[in-house]
Amino acid sequence: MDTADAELHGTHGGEGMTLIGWTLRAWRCWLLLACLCCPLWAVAFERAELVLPPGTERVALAPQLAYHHDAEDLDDLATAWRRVDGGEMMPLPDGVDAFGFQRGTFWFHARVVNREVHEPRWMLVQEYPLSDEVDLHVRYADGRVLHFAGGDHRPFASRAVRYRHPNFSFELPVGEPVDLLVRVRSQSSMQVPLQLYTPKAFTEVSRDAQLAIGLYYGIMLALFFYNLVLWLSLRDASYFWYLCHVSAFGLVLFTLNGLGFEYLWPHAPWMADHMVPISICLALVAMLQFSRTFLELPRRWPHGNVLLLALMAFFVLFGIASIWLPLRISTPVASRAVLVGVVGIVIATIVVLRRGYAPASLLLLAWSMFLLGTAAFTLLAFGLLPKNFATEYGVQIGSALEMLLLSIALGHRYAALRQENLRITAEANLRLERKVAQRTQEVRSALLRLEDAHARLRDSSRRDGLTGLYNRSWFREAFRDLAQQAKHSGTPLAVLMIDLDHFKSINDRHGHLAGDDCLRWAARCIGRILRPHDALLARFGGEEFVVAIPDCGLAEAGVIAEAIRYQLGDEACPSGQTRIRVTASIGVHVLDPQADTDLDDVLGSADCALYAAKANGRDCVELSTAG
Ligand SMILES: Nc1nc2c(ncn2[C@@H]2O[C@H](COP(=O)(O)OP(=O)(O)OP(=O)(O)O)[C@@H](O)[C@H]2O)c(=O)[nH]1
Repeated sequence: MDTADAELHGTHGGEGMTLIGWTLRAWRCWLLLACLCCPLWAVAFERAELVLPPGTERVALAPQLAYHHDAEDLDDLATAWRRVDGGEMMPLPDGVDAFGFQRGTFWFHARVVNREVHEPRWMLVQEYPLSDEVDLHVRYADGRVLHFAGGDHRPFASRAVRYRHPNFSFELPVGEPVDLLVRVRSQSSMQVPLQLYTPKAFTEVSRDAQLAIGLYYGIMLALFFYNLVLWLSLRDASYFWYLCHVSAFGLVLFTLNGLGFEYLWPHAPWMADHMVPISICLALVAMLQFSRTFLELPRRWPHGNVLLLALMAFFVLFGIASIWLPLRISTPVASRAVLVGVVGIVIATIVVLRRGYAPASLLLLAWSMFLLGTAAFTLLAFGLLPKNFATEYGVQIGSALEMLLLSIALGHRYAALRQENLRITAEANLRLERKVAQRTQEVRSALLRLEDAHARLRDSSRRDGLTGLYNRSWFREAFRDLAQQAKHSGTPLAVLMIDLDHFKSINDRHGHLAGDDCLRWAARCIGRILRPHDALLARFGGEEFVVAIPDCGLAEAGVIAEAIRYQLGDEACPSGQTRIRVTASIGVHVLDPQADTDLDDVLGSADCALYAAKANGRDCVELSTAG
């Protein structure tokens, strides 16, 4: 197992049952078992000397390490050497080289004898990048002592190889015992997984680890830029929070890998220390906010929304507090809270999923991948799973799959939203079309009613209110058309002027209402006579009526006029209990279709004939003699 992986999750050894804590504990156990079993490290489990037999390329110092914890920070280098020489150093407790967060200074000692004749030069690598100060003192058999300094409180450039783990390069003369005394001081977790490598082995191991890390961050970057483009074009808040989540989670791993110190803040020890809890808090805030937005919690599960908001508030406040809090408090609390945050998200996801929100299933799968990857790595560390690529890089694979699935989930959610939008738009269009059709129908029927009303109004404006006949003004219009038609067709057009006789005396004798009855009755009688003739009948005014008969000569018109006169005089008009005798004088004129005669002249001619009839004693028909 590449111990770079242990950094991802094992920075806070001994601080509790978080995912990170479990992983670290498992790593320690595995390391112990591996040290006991590996034939390469063919050394007796005693602290005498660590012999490097021929063919050795790498070896962990843990089984042969002795240590002393100077909690009060009292010992100087001479005192430490005295303890080494006096046999006062203790073996590692249970062979585990991680002590959690501790005060003071730790001294570690191992005596190494190099039997590999081809490798006089070796490298000691502290495979935990977050230690503040790591000092290596190498004492040779001739009493010569060399000092090397490393750790993230020392300039990055001072490392033997520019690599994320503190490393030291020195000679191990063949067959000669050499004392390695390592002094470690750190506010971070006290972990000292010291490994000896030949330069060749170190190059190969670091190359493989860098490749794995590069692949991992390559995937992260691809996902980041892919979703950045999507966010810029779609402007969906979920994409923005996803970007924050990927960035912040990447920052956590970057810090834990030691890459933050190597590339981002090589001259800022404070950042190297405090970015662990701060980046964890940032990652969790982004993760929670992303989940809230993705799951549409305010709408779908308000209580869950409050829960996640509370968790976010905690991480925001704790992230700020981490600036001042000592690392031995901020880092373990933040890493424990990660589990609480993830559990909160998983619960919210399950609730929303059970409420029928399908895209939540991908979110659940994504978190499952993350947990599965971490679990695989943990089981490997406990020896319950075989070591292979999937188990060894479980955390990276799990988190990469998680990010990938989250990205797919975003796409799925967007597609679902678009589908929903299309459905809503289609429904709205349908509703709109129905409404438009309904409104059109209403407008159409209103128009019909209006047209009808208009027609009735126009008709009533043409009609005389008492008799129901056309009035004088409409007659003039209609007569003009008839005259025009007669002119075009060359047929005669007869005009009859009918005036009831002595109507004033009827009114005087029987009253105006009876007079009205007489007018209505006369109108009906005249209309009855004219029915077969397609004639135009109108009340000309007062007790006077006018008739136009198309295609009717003077003789025929005279006959019709006689029929009218006869009809009126023949019957008495019934009015209440009385019957009133009504007679009429009629003047007849026929329009010469060839002559360009004025309408008023025509009517005047008919009127003259009427006057003639009156003059002749009334109740008679007089034919016009006008040409
Ligand atoms: N009841 C009633 N009388 C009307 C109406 N319009 C006009 N008259 C009356 O008709 C009478 C017409 O009288 P005149 O013009 O003197 O004509 P006349 O009495 O019929 O005499 P001649 O036409 O010469 O036979 C007047 O008394 C009007 O008041 C109407 O709508 N109803």
